[in-house]
Amino acid sequence: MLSELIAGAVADASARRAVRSQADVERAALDRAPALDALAALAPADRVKIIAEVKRASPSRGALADIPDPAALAARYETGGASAISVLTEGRRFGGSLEDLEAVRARVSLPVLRKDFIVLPYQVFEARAAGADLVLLMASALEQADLVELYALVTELGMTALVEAHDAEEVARAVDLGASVIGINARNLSTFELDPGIFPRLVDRLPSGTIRVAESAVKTAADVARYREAGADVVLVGEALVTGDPVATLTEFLAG
Ligand SMILES: O=P(O)(O)OC[C@@H](O)[C@@H](O)c1c[nH]c2ccccc12
Repeated sequence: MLSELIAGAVADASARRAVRSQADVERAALDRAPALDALAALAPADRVKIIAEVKRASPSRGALADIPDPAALAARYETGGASAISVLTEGRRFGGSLEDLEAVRARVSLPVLRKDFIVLPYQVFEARAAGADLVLLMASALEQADLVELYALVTELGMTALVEAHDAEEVARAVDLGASVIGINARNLSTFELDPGIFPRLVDRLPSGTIRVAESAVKTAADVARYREAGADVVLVGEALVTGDPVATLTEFLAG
């Protein structure tokens, strides 16, 4: 499944590149106001922080929510106390787009993450051109040499990479990279299996000073509290926020 998602993302990026050249996107990326300081926004604090995700659908769960106005949803997330907004821009299985990200960027003052299957420099430039401050880089989707190259590009453009891992080998590669923000995903994107035990098992491998993000499988405030107790600085939540009242849910999740 992961390889199918990557192939789709590459095909879609190639189609967009036929319309908007790499040079045009690079220029647009450099013309943007500087990216927001995501490291400051996500820095460890005496309370857990939340990255709230705009997520219409997923390959494992199908349609989750009708989100006619992603910017309005993101504004609710900001009101509810989110520290950053994640926007799924993958179109085929997650129902997102770069237009969603641009709309969110225009509305909120929080850092915005481009959540997609990023394997090409073109996609990184597009992210910046659309106003992203953070870019997801998945260790499972990238050979180490490509991960190193894309990480350098993200940093060079003034953005922050959220490097995602879901096993010990991927964590080791993220650490080798010197990544400042590392996410441990409870969902295996090859099998879609959810294992909330992955974060507690792997978190001790992250060097001190790393911003530790627990991703997926957060349904209740108790799930947030469990991740926090295990050492999460930040929790990334999608489904629970798009299927419930976002402000009430965030308030509850941040109370513990
Ligand atoms: O909806 P959830 O279970 O709260 O999960 C959010 C987020 O972690 C998930 O969307 C995600 C994590 N890593 C990804 C990589 C690609 C696409 C999606 C994801």
